[in-house]
Amino acid sequence: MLVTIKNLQVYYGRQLALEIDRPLEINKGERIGIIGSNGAGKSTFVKTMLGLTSYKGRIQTELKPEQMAAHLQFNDYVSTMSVRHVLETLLDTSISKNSRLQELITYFEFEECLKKHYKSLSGGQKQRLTIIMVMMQDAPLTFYDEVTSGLDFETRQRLMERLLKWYEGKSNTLCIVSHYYEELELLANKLLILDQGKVIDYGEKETLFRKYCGNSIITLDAGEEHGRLTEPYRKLEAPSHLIALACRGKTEEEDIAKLLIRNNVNFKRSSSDIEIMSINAKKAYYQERGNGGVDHD
Ligand SMILES: Nc1ncnc2c1ncn2[C@@H]1O[C@H](COP(=O)(O)OP(=O)(O)OP(=O)(O)O)[C@@H](O)[C@H]1O
Repeated sequence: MLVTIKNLQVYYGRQLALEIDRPLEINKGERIGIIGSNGAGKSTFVKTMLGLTSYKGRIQTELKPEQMAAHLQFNDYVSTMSVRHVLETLLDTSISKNSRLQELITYFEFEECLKKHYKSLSGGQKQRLTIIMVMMQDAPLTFYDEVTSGLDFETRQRLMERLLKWYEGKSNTLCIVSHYYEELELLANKLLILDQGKVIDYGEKETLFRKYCGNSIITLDAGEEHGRLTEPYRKLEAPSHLIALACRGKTEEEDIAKLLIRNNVNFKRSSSDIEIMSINAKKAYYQERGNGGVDHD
């Protein structure tokens, strides 16, 4: 066990920003996606783990603070120095003598950026600089908080694919905060779903999907006609522009697919849709506690 969290409460003044009321364990090598709407407590979780906030409760870990690395939101560096200088100063090394740093610079195609000043880097280049610095620490536990926010789709995908490839087969534990579900479908094997400072659920991605969605789901555009057509099938909670159907097994999935194809309706099939899964996890959580109101963000 790398980290065990028990009965954690984090307050900002009198506001309870995060509460983890059941034991939560993080194991070696896990890739944990942390999801939730704005203000859910994701960054608070990361900061608390790093010892940057005060809290009540227990965080048990054998790791020393220097064995945790973090890419936090809103990094900023001195803009009057070249990026080469920033890297060498902050990492206290020289690029020419550090083969690991050279490897990362090449891996992230960052050579051209070294002579530039920080402020003249593009959003994606700034993110790559921070990622290189975080990866240089090679920490057993590494946090990435919104590493691709503000980047266009293609840049995000490229960066995430690289990140994923870099860690392939490595034993570092990663906690990745992201609003982009498709990234976590690639990266995470576990999910921590937060909402308004509460843990909605925590567990293996596939287990959570089966728990809230079934074997697979089929999504199609919402609309009266599509609603009527799919009437016999079990509908999941979904964003208002979509109908999401839960498929209990292969036969049901094939039946629905055939029906939709026959009626010339476009649809998507998924067994890992984190967005639909988390909406339904939230619904179940609040229903259990007698509050059915769920916002779809
Ligand atoms: N330094 C702070 N002082 C006071 N309140 C704070 C502070 N930081 C966060 N909060 C509040 O705590 C709650 C959780 O915030 P947090 O930043 O952890 O959310 P988040 O899930 O990371 O949100 P986002 O997706 O918007 O980044 C919010 O209600 C926020 O307003």
